[in-house]
Amino acid sequence: MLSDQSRPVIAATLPVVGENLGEITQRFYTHLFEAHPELLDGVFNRGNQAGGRQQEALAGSIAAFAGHLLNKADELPDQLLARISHKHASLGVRPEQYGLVHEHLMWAIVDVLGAAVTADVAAAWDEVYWLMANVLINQERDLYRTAGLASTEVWREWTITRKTAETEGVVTLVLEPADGAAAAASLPGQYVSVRIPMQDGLLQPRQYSLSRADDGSTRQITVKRERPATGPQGEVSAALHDRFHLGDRVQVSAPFGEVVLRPSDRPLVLASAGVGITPHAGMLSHLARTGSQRSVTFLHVDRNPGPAILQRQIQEDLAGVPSARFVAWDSTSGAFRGGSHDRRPGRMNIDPIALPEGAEYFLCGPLPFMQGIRTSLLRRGVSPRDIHYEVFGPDLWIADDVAQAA
Ligand SMILES: NC(=O)C1=CN([C@@H]2O[C@H](COP(=O)(O)OP(=O)(O)OC[C@H]3O[C@@H](n4cnc5c(N)ncnc54)[C@H](OP(=O)(O)O)[C@@H]3O)[C@@H](O)[C@H]2O)C=CC1
Repeated sequence: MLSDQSRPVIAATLPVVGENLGEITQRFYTHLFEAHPELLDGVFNRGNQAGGRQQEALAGSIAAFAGHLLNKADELPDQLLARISHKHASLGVRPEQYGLVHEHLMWAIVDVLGAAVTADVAAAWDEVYWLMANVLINQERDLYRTAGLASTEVWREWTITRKTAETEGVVTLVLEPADGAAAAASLPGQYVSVRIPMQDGLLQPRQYSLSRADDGSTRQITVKRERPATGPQGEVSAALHDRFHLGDRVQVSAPFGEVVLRPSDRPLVLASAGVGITPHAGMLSHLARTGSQRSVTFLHVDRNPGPAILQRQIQEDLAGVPSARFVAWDSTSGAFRGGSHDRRPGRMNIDPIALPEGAEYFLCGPLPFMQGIRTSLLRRGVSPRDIHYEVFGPDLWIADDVAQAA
Protein backbone atom coordinates (compact mmCIF):
# COMPACT_ATOMS: atom_id res chain seq x y z
CA MET A 1 0.00 0.00 0.00
CA LEU A 2 2.18 2.81 1.29
CA SER A 3 5.48 2.96 -0.62
CA ASP A 4 8.73 2.02 1.10
CA GLN A 5 10.05 5.58 0.85
CA SER A 6 6.89 7.14 2.35
CA ARG A 7 6.38 4.69 5.20
CA PRO A 8 9.22 5.95 7.47
CA VAL A 9 8.37 9.55 6.67
CA ILE A 10 4.72 9.06 7.70
CA ALA A 11 5.77 7.15 10.81
CA ALA A 12 8.13 9.99 11.76
CA THR A 13 5.71 12.84 11.02
CA LEU A 14 2.33 11.37 12.07
CA PRO A 15 2.77 12.55 15.70
CA VAL A 16 3.47 16.16 14.74
CA VAL A 17 0.84 16.19 11.99
CA GLY A 18 -1.60 14.55 14.43
CA GLU A 19 -0.87 17.16 17.09
CA ASN A 20 -1.57 19.95 14.63
CA LEU A 21 -4.43 18.38 12.67
CA GLY A 22 -7.06 20.49 14.40
CA GLU A 23 -5.40 23.68 13.25
CA ILE A 24 -4.54 22.26 9.82
CA THR A 25 -8.14 21.27 9.09
CA GLN A 26 -9.48 24.57 10.40
CA ARG A 27 -7.20 26.56 8.08
CA PHE A 28 -7.96 24.11 5.28
CA TYR A 29 -11.71 24.72 5.43
CA THR A 30 -11.33 28.50 5.72
CA HIS A 31 -9.02 28.52 2.68
CA LEU A 32 -11.23 26.13 0.71
CA PHE A 33 -14.43 28.11 1.28
CA GLU A 34 -12.72 31.42 0.50
CA ALA A 35 -11.70 30.01 -2.87
CA HIS A 36 -14.89 27.98 -3.44
CA PRO A 37 -17.84 29.51 -1.60
CA GLU A 38 -20.12 27.46 -3.85
CA LEU A 39 -19.26 24.39 -1.75
CA LEU A 40 -21.23 25.90 1.14
CA ASP A 41 -24.25 25.90 -1.16
CA GLY A 42 -25.61 22.37 -1.02
CA VAL A 43 -22.52 20.23 -0.30
CA PHE A 44 -21.07 21.05 3.13
CA ASN A 45 -23.10 21.13 6.32
CA ARG A 46 -22.32 24.55 7.80
CA GLY A 47 -23.80 23.55 11.16
CA ASN A 48 -20.98 21.04 11.51
CA GLN A 49 -18.49 23.65 10.30
CA ALA A 50 -19.62 26.19 12.87
CA GLY A 51 -19.53 23.66 15.69
CA GLY A 52 -16.01 22.55 14.67
CA ARG A 53 -17.25 18.97 14.24
CA GLN A 54 -16.43 18.77 10.52
CA GLN A 55 -12.84 19.81 11.20
CA GLU A 56 -12.53 17.14 13.88
CA ALA A 57 -14.02 14.57 11.54
CA LEU A 58 -11.62 15.29 8.70
CA ALA A 59 -8.66 15.36 11.10
CA GLY A 60 -9.80 12.13 12.71
CA SER A 61 -10.31 10.34 9.42
CA ILE A 62 -6.89 11.34 8.05
CA ALA A 63 -5.14 10.34 11.26
CA ALA A 64 -7.07 7.04 11.40
CA PHE A 65 -6.28 6.27 7.77
CA ALA A 66 -2.57 7.12 8.07
CA GLY A 67 -2.32 5.08 11.28
CA HIS A 68 -4.02 2.18 9.56
CA LEU A 69 -1.56 2.30 6.65
CA LEU A 70 1.29 2.04 9.12
CA ASN A 71 -0.15 -0.62 11.41
CA LYS A 72 -2.20 -2.82 9.11
CA ALA A 73 -0.48 -2.43 5.80
CA ASP A 74 -2.41 -5.25 4.09
CA GLU A 75 -5.95 -4.15 4.74
CA LEU A 76 -8.04 -1.05 4.43
CA PRO A 77 -10.29 0.40 7.15
CA ASP A 78 -13.37 -0.77 5.28
CA GLN A 79 -16.00 0.44 7.71
CA LEU A 80 -14.50 3.91 7.89
CA LEU A 81 -14.22 4.20 4.12
CA ALA A 82 -17.68 2.77 3.40
CA ARG A 83 -19.31 5.25 5.73
CA ILE A 84 -17.55 8.17 4.10
CA SER A 85 -18.28 7.03 0.55
CA HIS A 86 -21.98 6.40 1.23
CA LYS A 87 -22.34 9.82 2.78
CA HIS A 88 -20.47 11.42 -0.11
CA ALA A 89 -22.65 9.59 -2.62
CA SER A 90 -25.75 10.91 -0.84
CA LEU A 91 -24.38 14.41 -1.46
CA GLY A 92 -23.43 13.80 -5.10
CA VAL A 93 -19.70 14.28 -4.43
CA ARG A 94 -17.67 14.21 -7.67
CA PRO A 95 -14.10 12.95 -8.31
CA GLU A 96 -12.81 16.39 -9.26
CA GLN A 97 -13.76 17.70 -5.80
CA TYR A 98 -11.01 15.50 -4.35
CA GLY A 99 -8.52 17.55 -6.39
CA LEU A 100 -9.82 20.75 -4.75
CA VAL A 101 -9.63 19.26 -1.28
CA HIS A 102 -6.09 18.04 -1.98
CA GLU A 103 -4.88 21.44 -3.12
CA HIS A 104 -6.23 23.25 -0.05
CA LEU A 105 -5.30 20.55 2.44
CA MET A 106 -1.67 20.47 1.29
CA TRP A 107 -1.63 24.26 1.46
CA ALA A 108 -2.86 24.11 5.06
CA ILE A 109 -0.27 21.50 6.07
CA VAL A 110 2.52 23.73 4.78
CA ASP A 111 0.89 26.83 6.28
CA VAL A 112 0.79 25.29 9.76
CA LEU A 113 3.97 23.21 9.82
CA GLY A 114 6.14 25.56 7.72
CA ALA A 115 9.72 24.47 6.97
CA ALA A 116 9.13 21.07 8.58
CA VAL A 117 7.29 20.14 5.39
CA THR A 118 10.26 19.18 3.24
CA ALA A 119 9.77 17.82 -0.26
CA ASP A 120 9.90 14.25 1.12
CA VAL A 121 7.31 14.98 3.79
CA ALA A 122 4.99 16.66 1.29
CA ALA A 123 5.34 13.71 -1.11
CA ALA A 124 4.59 11.15 1.61
CA TRP A 125 1.43 12.94 2.79
CA ASP A 126 0.43 13.43 -0.81
CA GLU A 127 0.60 9.67 -1.18
CA VAL A 128 -1.55 9.08 1.93
CA TYR A 129 -4.13 11.54 0.66
CA TRP A 130 -4.41 9.96 -2.77
CA LEU A 131 -4.47 6.41 -1.42
CA MET A 132 -7.52 7.38 0.60
CA ALA A 133 -9.09 9.59 -2.06
CA ASN A 134 -8.74 7.01 -4.82
CA VAL A 135 -10.41 4.31 -2.74
CA LEU A 136 -13.27 6.71 -2.01
CA ILE A 137 -13.55 7.83 -5.63
CA ASN A 138 -13.77 4.20 -6.76
CA GLN A 139 -16.28 3.25 -4.07
CA GLU A 140 -18.42 6.27 -4.89
CA ARG A 141 -18.27 5.44 -8.60
CA ASP A 142 -19.54 1.93 -7.75
CA LEU A 143 -22.32 3.35 -5.60
CA TYR A 144 -23.47 5.67 -8.39
CA ARG A 145 -23.26 2.83 -10.89
CA THR A 146 -25.30 0.49 -8.66
CA ALA A 147 -27.90 3.22 -8.19
CA GLY A 148 -27.95 3.73 -11.97
CA LEU A 149 -27.17 7.41 -11.56
CA ALA A 150 -24.51 9.91 -12.51
CA SER A 151 -23.23 11.95 -9.54
CA THR A 152 -25.13 14.91 -11.00
CA GLU A 153 -28.41 12.95 -10.91
CA VAL A 154 -28.42 12.09 -7.20
CA TRP A 155 -30.76 14.95 -6.28
CA ARG A 156 -34.41 15.17 -7.28
CA GLU A 157 -37.33 17.31 -6.25
CA TRP A 158 -39.85 15.69 -3.93
CA THR A 159 -43.15 17.04 -2.62
CA ILE A 160 -44.24 16.84 1.02
CA THR A 161 -47.55 14.96 0.94
CA ARG A 162 -47.96 14.29 4.65
CA LYS A 163 -46.64 15.92 7.80
CA THR A 164 -47.42 14.38 11.17
CA ALA A 165 -46.36 15.57 14.62
CA GLU A 166 -44.96 12.58 16.50
CA THR A 167 -43.89 13.90 19.88
CA GLU A 168 -42.69 17.26 21.15
CA GLY A 169 -40.08 18.33 18.60
CA VAL A 170 -40.36 15.37 16.21
CA VAL A 171 -42.25 15.33 12.89
CA THR A 172 -42.66 12.68 10.22
CA LEU A 173 -42.71 13.74 6.57
CA VAL A 174 -43.94 11.63 3.67
CA LEU A 175 -42.52 12.67 0.31
CA GLU A 176 -43.43 11.84 -3.28
CA PRO A 177 -41.39 12.52 -6.43
CA ALA A 178 -42.46 15.91 -7.79
CA ASP A 179 -42.17 14.67 -11.37
CA GLY A 180 -44.27 11.54 -10.69
CA ALA A 181 -41.43 9.24 -11.80
CA ALA A 182 -40.67 6.03 -9.90
CA ALA A 183 -38.47 6.26 -6.81
CA ALA A 184 -35.17 4.36 -6.74
CA ALA A 185 -35.41 1.33 -4.45
CA SER A 186 -34.06 1.73 -0.92
CA LEU A 187 -32.77 -0.92 1.50
CA PRO A 188 -34.04 -1.13 5.08
CA GLY A 189 -31.72 0.99 7.26
CA GLN A 190 -30.69 3.44 4.53
CA TYR A 191 -30.93 7.22 4.65
CA VAL A 192 -31.39 10.07 2.23
CA SER A 193 -29.87 13.53 2.20
CA VAL A 194 -32.43 16.33 2.19
CA ARG A 195 -31.46 19.75 0.89
CA ILE A 196 -33.45 22.95 1.41
CA PRO A 197 -32.78 26.68 1.01
CA MET A 198 -31.98 28.60 4.16
CA GLN A 199 -33.16 32.17 4.86
CA ASP A 200 -29.95 33.53 3.26
CA GLY A 201 -30.62 31.55 0.06
CA LEU A 202 -27.91 28.90 0.53
CA LEU A 203 -28.92 25.25 0.21
CA GLN A 204 -28.11 23.13 3.23
CA PRO A 205 -28.07 19.29 3.25
CA ARG A 206 -28.71 16.86 6.11
CA GLN A 207 -29.08 13.09 6.29
CA TYR A 208 -32.25 11.43 7.58
CA SER A 209 -32.92 7.70 7.95
CA LEU A 210 -35.88 6.29 6.08
CA SER A 211 -38.38 5.46 8.81
CA ARG A 212 -40.71 3.26 6.76
CA ALA A 213 -40.22 0.42 4.29
CA ASP A 214 -39.78 1.11 0.61
CA ASP A 215 -43.18 1.09 -1.12
CA GLY A 216 -41.83 1.98 -4.56
CA SER A 217 -43.30 5.48 -4.63
CA THR A 218 -42.82 7.42 -1.39
CA ARG A 219 -40.14 8.13 1.19
CA GLN A 220 -40.78 8.70 4.87
CA ILE A 221 -38.37 10.53 7.17
CA THR A 222 -38.76 11.46 10.83
CA VAL A 223 -37.01 14.65 11.92
CA LYS A 224 -36.13 15.81 15.40
CA ARG A 225 -35.68 19.54 15.96
CA GLU A 226 -31.97 19.69 16.75
CA ARG A 227 -30.93 21.77 19.72
CA PRO A 228 -27.25 20.95 20.20
CA ALA A 229 -25.58 22.08 23.41
CA THR A 230 -22.83 23.79 21.38
CA GLY A 231 -22.86 25.47 17.96
CA PRO A 232 -25.89 26.86 16.16
CA GLN A 233 -29.32 25.30 16.50
CA GLY A 234 -30.24 22.84 13.77
CA GLU A 235 -31.28 25.19 10.99
CA VAL A 236 -32.44 22.45 8.60
CA SER A 237 -34.49 20.54 11.15
CA ALA A 238 -36.04 23.82 12.38
CA ALA A 239 -36.93 24.80 8.80
CA LEU A 240 -38.50 21.40 8.12
CA HIS A 241 -40.57 21.85 11.28
CA ASP A 242 -41.55 25.49 10.83
CA ARG A 243 -41.25 26.61 7.20
CA PHE A 244 -42.03 23.54 5.13
CA HIS A 245 -45.61 22.40 4.76
CA LEU A 246 -47.80 20.11 2.69
CA GLY A 247 -47.26 20.67 -1.03
CA ASP A 248 -43.81 22.26 -0.57
CA ARG A 249 -40.88 20.82 -2.46
CA VAL A 250 -37.52 19.73 -1.09
CA GLN A 251 -34.50 18.20 -2.80
CA VAL A 252 -33.95 14.59 -1.77
CA SER A 253 -31.01 12.37 -2.71
CA ALA A 254 -31.15 8.77 -3.82
CA PRO A 255 -30.93 6.41 -0.81
CA PHE A 256 -27.51 5.37 0.51
CA GLY A 257 -26.06 3.90 3.73
CA GLU A 258 -24.25 0.65 4.37
CA VAL A 259 -25.82 -0.34 7.70
CA VAL A 260 -28.69 -2.26 6.17
CA LEU A 261 -30.77 -5.30 6.91
CA ARG A 262 -29.72 -8.11 4.58
CA PRO A 263 -32.01 -11.04 3.78
CA SER A 264 -31.50 -13.64 6.52
CA ASP A 265 -33.34 -15.97 8.89
CA ARG A 266 -31.21 -15.05 11.88
CA PRO A 267 -32.85 -13.55 14.96
CA LEU A 268 -32.61 -9.81 15.07
CA VAL A 269 -32.09 -7.47 18.01
CA LEU A 270 -32.68 -3.76 17.44
CA ALA A 271 -31.61 -1.37 20.20
CA SER A 272 -32.32 2.34 19.79
CA ALA A 273 -32.48 5.54 21.80
CA GLY A 274 -34.49 8.69 21.06
CA VAL A 275 -34.85 9.55 17.41
CA GLY A 276 -32.34 6.75 16.71
CA ILE A 277 -35.49 4.64 16.47
CA THR A 278 -36.00 5.81 12.87
CA PRO A 279 -33.86 3.31 10.89
CA HIS A 280 -35.10 0.48 13.12
CA ALA A 281 -38.71 1.50 12.49
CA GLY A 282 -37.85 1.31 8.77
CA MET A 283 -36.36 -2.17 9.22
CA LEU A 284 -39.36 -3.43 11.20
CA SER A 285 -41.70 -1.97 8.61
CA HIS A 286 -39.77 -3.85 5.91
CA LEU A 287 -40.02 -7.12 7.86
CA ALA A 288 -43.78 -6.66 8.32
CA ARG A 289 -44.28 -5.76 4.67
CA THR A 290 -42.37 -8.81 3.46
CA GLY A 291 -44.10 -11.23 5.89
CA SER A 292 -40.84 -12.04 7.64
CA GLN A 293 -40.76 -14.89 10.16
CA ARG A 294 -37.56 -13.63 11.80
CA SER A 295 -37.46 -13.41 15.57
CA VAL A 296 -37.25 -9.68 16.40
CA THR A 297 -36.38 -8.15 19.78
CA PHE A 298 -36.94 -4.40 19.53
CA LEU A 299 -35.46 -2.47 22.46
CA HIS A 300 -35.97 1.27 22.80
CA VAL A 301 -35.28 3.99 25.35
CA ASP A 302 -36.67 7.49 25.28
CA ARG A 303 -37.00 10.37 27.63
CA ASN A 304 -40.41 11.30 26.34
CA PRO A 305 -43.14 10.20 28.68
CA GLY A 306 -45.83 10.83 26.06
CA PRO A 307 -46.52 8.59 23.06
CA ALA A 308 -43.37 7.20 21.44
CA ILE A 309 -42.04 8.29 18.07
CA LEU A 310 -43.82 6.42 15.22
CA GLN A 311 -45.83 4.58 17.87
CA ARG A 312 -48.81 3.64 15.70
CA GLN A 313 -46.70 2.42 12.77
CA ILE A 314 -44.45 0.40 15.07
CA GLN A 315 -47.38 -1.21 16.87
CA GLU A 316 -49.00 -2.22 13.57
CA ASP A 317 -45.71 -3.61 12.29
CA LEU A 318 -45.04 -5.51 15.52
CA ALA A 319 -48.43 -7.15 15.06
CA GLY A 320 -47.36 -8.09 11.52
CA VAL A 321 -44.18 -9.90 12.59
CA PRO A 322 -45.33 -12.96 14.58
CA SER A 323 -42.31 -13.38 16.83
CA ALA A 324 -41.58 -9.70 17.48
CA ARG A 325 -41.12 -8.43 21.01
CA PHE A 326 -40.89 -4.77 22.06
CA VAL A 327 -39.34 -3.52 25.29
CA ALA A 328 -39.36 0.21 26.08
CA TRP A 329 -37.47 2.14 28.76
CA ASP A 330 -38.49 5.58 29.96
CA SER A 331 -35.38 7.38 31.14
CA THR A 332 -37.01 10.49 32.57
CA SER A 333 -39.97 9.96 34.81
CA GLY A 334 -39.44 6.34 35.57
CA ALA A 335 -43.17 6.06 35.01
CA PHE A 336 -44.66 3.35 32.86
CA ARG A 337 -46.51 4.60 29.86
CA GLY A 338 -49.10 1.88 29.68
CA GLY A 339 -49.92 0.00 26.50
CA SER A 340 -49.51 -3.63 25.69
CA HIS A 341 -45.72 -3.83 25.63
CA ASP A 342 -43.07 -4.45 28.24
CA ARG A 343 -42.15 -1.05 29.70
CA ARG A 344 -39.38 -0.38 32.19
CA PRO A 345 -38.17 2.67 34.10
CA GLY A 346 -34.76 4.31 33.68
CA ARG A 347 -32.10 3.96 31.00
CA MET A 348 -31.91 0.84 28.88
CA ASN A 349 -30.37 -2.11 30.67
CA ILE A 350 -30.03 -5.13 28.46
CA ASP A 351 -28.42 -7.37 31.08
CA PRO A 352 -31.73 -8.99 32.14
CA ILE A 353 -32.94 -9.26 28.52
CA ALA A 354 -32.71 -12.74 27.01
CA LEU A 355 -30.63 -12.59 23.85
CA PRO A 356 -31.60 -15.05 21.14
CA GLU A 357 -28.95 -17.52 20.00
CA GLY A 358 -27.14 -16.53 16.79
CA ALA A 359 -28.70 -13.07 16.56
CA GLU A 360 -27.43 -10.03 14.71
CA TYR A 361 -27.63 -6.66 16.43
CA PHE A 362 -28.33 -3.15 15.21
CA LEU A 363 -27.70 -0.14 17.45
CA CYS A 364 -28.77 3.44 16.81
CA GLY A 365 -28.85 6.49 19.06
CA PRO A 366 -26.43 8.84 20.82
CA LEU A 367 -22.86 7.58 20.60
CA PRO A 368 -22.37 6.96 24.37
CA PHE A 369 -25.59 4.94 24.35
CA MET A 370 -24.29 2.73 21.53
CA GLN A 371 -20.92 2.35 23.21
CA GLY A 372 -22.60 1.26 26.43
CA ILE A 373 -24.88 -1.28 24.76
CA ARG A 374 -22.06 -2.60 22.61
CA THR A 375 -19.87 -3.09 25.66
CA SER A 376 -22.69 -5.00 27.42
CA LEU A 377 -23.18 -7.21 24.37
CA LEU A 378 -19.46 -7.97 24.05
CA ARG A 379 -19.39 -8.83 27.75
CA ARG A 380 -22.15 -11.34 27.13
CA GLY A 381 -20.13 -13.02 24.42
CA VAL A 382 -21.69 -11.47 21.30
CA SER A 383 -19.18 -11.28 18.48
CA PRO A 384 -18.25 -7.75 17.36
CA ARG A 385 -18.91 -8.97 13.82
CA ASP A 386 -22.62 -9.27 14.65
CA ILE A 387 -23.01 -5.76 16.03
CA HIS A 388 -23.90 -3.12 13.44
CA TYR A 389 -24.25 0.52 14.25
CA GLU A 390 -24.78 3.73 12.38
CA VAL A 391 -23.14 6.92 13.51
CA PHE A 392 -24.67 10.01 12.02
CA GLY A 393 -22.75 13.22 11.97
CA PRO A 394 -19.12 13.98 11.43
CA ASP A 395 -17.77 12.56 14.68
CA LEU A 396 -18.11 9.30 12.83
CA TRP A 397 -14.46 8.48 12.42
CA ILE A 398 -13.26 9.13 15.92
CA ALA A 399 -16.40 7.53 17.29
CA ASP A 400 -15.70 4.49 15.19
CA ASP A 401 -12.32 3.97 16.75
CA VAL A 402 -13.57 4.62 20.25
CA ALA A 403 -16.42 2.18 19.77
CA GLN A 404 -14.09 -0.44 18.33
CA ALA A 405 -11.85 -0.16 21.33
CA ALA A 406 -14.73 -0.38 23.82
N1 LIG B 1 -29.29 6.52 11.13
C1 LIG B 1 -28.70 7.08 12.16
O1 LIG B 1 -27.53 6.88 12.40
C2 LIG B 1 -29.47 7.94 13.06
C3 LIG B 1 -28.86 8.37 14.18
N2 LIG B 1 -29.52 9.14 15.04
C4 LIG B 1 -28.80 9.57 16.23
O2 LIG B 1 -29.54 9.18 17.34
C5 LIG B 1 -29.28 10.09 18.36
C6 LIG B 1 -30.62 10.32 19.02
O3 LIG B 1 -30.60 11.47 19.69
P1 LIG B 1 -31.76 12.05 20.58
O4 LIG B 1 -33.11 11.60 20.18
O5 LIG B 1 -31.51 13.51 20.58
O6 LIG B 1 -31.39 11.40 21.96
P2 LIG B 1 -31.69 11.91 23.39
O7 LIG B 1 -30.57 12.78 23.82
O8 LIG B 1 -33.08 12.47 23.42
O9 LIG B 1 -31.65 10.56 24.21
C7 LIG B 1 -32.52 9.51 23.89
C8 LIG B 1 -32.47 8.48 24.98
O10 LIG B 1 -31.16 7.92 25.04
C9 LIG B 1 -30.74 7.88 26.39
N3 LIG B 1 -29.31 8.04 26.50
C10 LIG B 1 -28.58 9.09 26.12
N4 LIG B 1 -27.28 8.87 26.38
C11 LIG B 1 -27.20 7.67 26.95
C12 LIG B 1 -26.13 6.89 27.45
N5 LIG B 1 -24.89 7.33 27.44
N6 LIG B 1 -26.41 5.68 27.96
C13 LIG B 1 -27.67 5.23 28.01
N7 LIG B 1 -28.72 5.93 27.55
C14 LIG B 1 -28.50 7.13 27.04
C15 LIG B 1 -31.43 9.07 27.01
O11 LIG B 1 -31.48 8.85 28.43
P3 LIG B 1 -31.34 10.11 29.47
O12 LIG B 1 -32.66 10.79 29.49
O13 LIG B 1 -31.02 9.45 30.77
O14 LIG B 1 -30.23 10.96 28.97
C16 LIG B 1 -32.79 9.03 26.35
O15 LIG B 1 -33.67 8.16 26.98
C17 LIG B 1 -28.59 11.29 17.75
O16 LIG B 1 -27.25 11.23 18.17
C18 LIG B 1 -28.68 11.06 16.28
O17 LIG B 1 -27.53 11.50 15.59
C19 LIG B 1 -30.81 9.47 14.86
C20 LIG B 1 -31.47 9.07 13.74
C21 LIG B 1 -30.85 8.27 12.74
